[in-house]
Amino acid sequence: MNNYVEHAGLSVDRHLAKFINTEALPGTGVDAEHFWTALAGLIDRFGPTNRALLAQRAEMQTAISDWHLQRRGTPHDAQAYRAFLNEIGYLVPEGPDFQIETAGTDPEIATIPGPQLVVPVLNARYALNAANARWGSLYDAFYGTDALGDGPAPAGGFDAARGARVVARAKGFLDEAAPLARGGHADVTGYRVSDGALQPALRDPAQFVGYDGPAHRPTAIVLRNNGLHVIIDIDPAHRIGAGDPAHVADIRLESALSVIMDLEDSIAAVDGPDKALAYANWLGLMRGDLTEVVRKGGTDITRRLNPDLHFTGPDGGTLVLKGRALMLVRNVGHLMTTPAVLDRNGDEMPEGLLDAMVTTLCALHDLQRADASTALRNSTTGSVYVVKPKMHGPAEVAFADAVFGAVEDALSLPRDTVKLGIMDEERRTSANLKECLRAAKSRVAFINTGFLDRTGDEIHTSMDAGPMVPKSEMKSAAWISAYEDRNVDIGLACGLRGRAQIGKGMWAMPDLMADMLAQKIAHPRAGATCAWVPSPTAATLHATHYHSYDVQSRQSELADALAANGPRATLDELLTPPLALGRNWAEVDLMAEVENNAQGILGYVVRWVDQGVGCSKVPDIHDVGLMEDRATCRISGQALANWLHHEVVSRDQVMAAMKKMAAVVDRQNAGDAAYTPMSPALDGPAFLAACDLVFEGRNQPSGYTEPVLHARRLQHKAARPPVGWGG
Ligand SMILES: CC(=O)SCCNC(=O)CCNC(=O)[C@H](O)C(C)(C)COP(=O)(O)OP(=O)(O)OC[C@H]1O[C@@H](n2cnc3c(N)ncnc32)[C@H](O)[C@@H]1OP(=O)(O)O
Ligand SMILES: O=CC(=O)O
Ligand SMILES: [Mg+2]
Repeated sequence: MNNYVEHAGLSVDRHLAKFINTEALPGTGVDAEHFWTALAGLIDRFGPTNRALLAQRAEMQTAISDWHLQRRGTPHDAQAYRAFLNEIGYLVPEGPDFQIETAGTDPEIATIPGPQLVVPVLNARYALNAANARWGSLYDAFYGTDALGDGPAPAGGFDAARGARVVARAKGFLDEAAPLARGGHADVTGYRVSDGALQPALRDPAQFVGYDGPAHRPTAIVLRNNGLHVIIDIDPAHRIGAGDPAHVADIRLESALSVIMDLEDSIAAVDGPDKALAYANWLGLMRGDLTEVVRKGGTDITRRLNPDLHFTGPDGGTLVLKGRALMLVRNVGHLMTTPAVLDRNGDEMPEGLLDAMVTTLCALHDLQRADASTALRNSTTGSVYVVKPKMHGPAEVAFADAVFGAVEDALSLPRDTVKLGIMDEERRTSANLKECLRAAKSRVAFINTGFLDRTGDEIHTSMDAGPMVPKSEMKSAAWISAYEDRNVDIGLACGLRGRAQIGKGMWAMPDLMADMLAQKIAHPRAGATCAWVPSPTAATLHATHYHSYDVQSRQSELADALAANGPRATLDELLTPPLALGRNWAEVDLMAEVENNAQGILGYVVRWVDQGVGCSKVPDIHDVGLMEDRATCRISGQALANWLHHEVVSRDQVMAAMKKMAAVVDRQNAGDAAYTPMSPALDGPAFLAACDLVFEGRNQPSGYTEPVLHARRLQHKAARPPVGWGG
């Protein structure tokens, strides 16, 4: 059966066409003919440049590899290297100082530092949970994780002793975030509001911003610190509140200020039906009507977007707090084409162009709400937030800027409605960050150090320079601190303060919350206004960091230091490849490193290829569950490809590790009825994909995993079309 229908000379997958024509377009004022003609125009106008930009990536990579090959065995010469990168246009001349001009960003982007959650948009259950993760229970976060430092939550009934430690710790947090004039929150025997002030009094009475219920016996108290709200829930009938001297039932934190609905590295979307599903979830979030039935404790509940929260202000007025995280959408990068739409020549269209057009179209539903104060509104400033990943240098950013300009024209939106989040996650972008910002200076809404992809690109770009340090040592390599510091310094110098986010990367160990609490404070301390977390619980715990650290003051200090002393890191430091020079490999536990990488790749890839799951928690060889997505997979694949290329390990050794770890991964998934074991046959598309990523890793464009994963997933789908696929 032909799965395509024709629109404006394009062949459009029938699921996608149906979704656009019957769900996305109605209510926007854009008619189908106009939409498809505009899409065809976008392909004609931008397709050739897209291809040219990719060809330029490949040419530069070949030149860089040749340069290293010619210098094999000689020490790294930073000056000569920089001159060479200038010559081939990898480094572009830096222009005069400037300030970004982005206007109309929501407060969550412009002025309130806080956690940023990321979620695979294909999973409606998680996506709704993520949008609602604006508010999270601190009691639950401490009780249900290892955050208190004494192991994960116990199975079975309520552990009263643990509960008491949770309450003590949470009230300790209150003492730091909103201290009382006298005594601690644990000593309070009752909160009340008297003459517009909280009793007992706060050290800074202005931190009290609202309450619910009667003033003499409130059911909730709202406090504010560093722009973030904290709600003390009071309920004498509640299991916890009943036993609490002040009847405090919970302490709720404003947690995920923003959330990235991800169409990129955490999902597996390889064709029209997949793309239509992903877009449908984004549309539901933008229309405010996405729902999902979730089974919990034997009962079905319908999960939907939470409404805003209403309180009484100290002066008797109304305080409205947003009930949902500000939603951003991550599009795919410039690399892939998609069979969801074939152009007039029958060729797959660039996937990034399709994402640009469709995700903006879906967001029209949010922009066009009749009443800006309508509940469930996403952007209160009339903006659409698109995160653009994996761009290489200023020309590619300028390209994205032009594409969104054309999309705005096609959808009759004012110029710069679409705000752009620039992932600083490819080496050519880091090295030319100031010019990348200039290329999108009127729409840039964030720069974020996506250190995971960035590490993959670091290995791939310098593949021929020599063997790289083991993955675990990457975080202490010279380039990475230069990368993190330069990102903040350049962001501050280009005026992102008060207009756009300076963001930091993902905490990729979702179960290690005590470690996250200890370590991730480094992000606000570094001057970042947001940093990525993998789950709502992590968002709540990471929020505490923004209470203890005033990022805006920190940014002022850093800006002053920058003005006085110049940038903290040099370009040469950034461009120093993390080579394992003079390493005695016999002293390195090579097989442990190889097996760890193999396990991560296989554990991730088998669910991607066989089940279409784009983000998984996969145990490493020490049994720590790691968040694996395409970026972490890129690192592991490139790390092994690099060691193979430089004969640090042999093909036989790596293959032996792949086979051994395939059996381990099979055992780890034994409880999953939908799982197909890779062993002993080892001839299915999942195992073959993992092998391709390693043994063909050196030949993958920029070391990306997408081409291999898409091809093998399509192979899997062709062999077992899902039920109803043809309908
Ligand atoms: C390099 C990069 O690009 S990083 C960006 C891409 N990465 C991500 O987006 C990570 C997103 N995180 C995830 O997908 C998941 O947290 C995983 C895969 C890491 C772990 O998932 P699981 O093993 O299912 O988590 P776990 O069993 O601990 O928790 C499940 C619960 O947490 C919720 N949850 C977990 N992660 C998220 C999330 N990111 N957003 C919203 N809810 C989430 C689920 O909804 C579920 O709760 P529910 O039963 O009420 O629906
Ligand atoms: O996208 C994030 C990354 O670290 O890569
Ligand atoms: Mg990335």
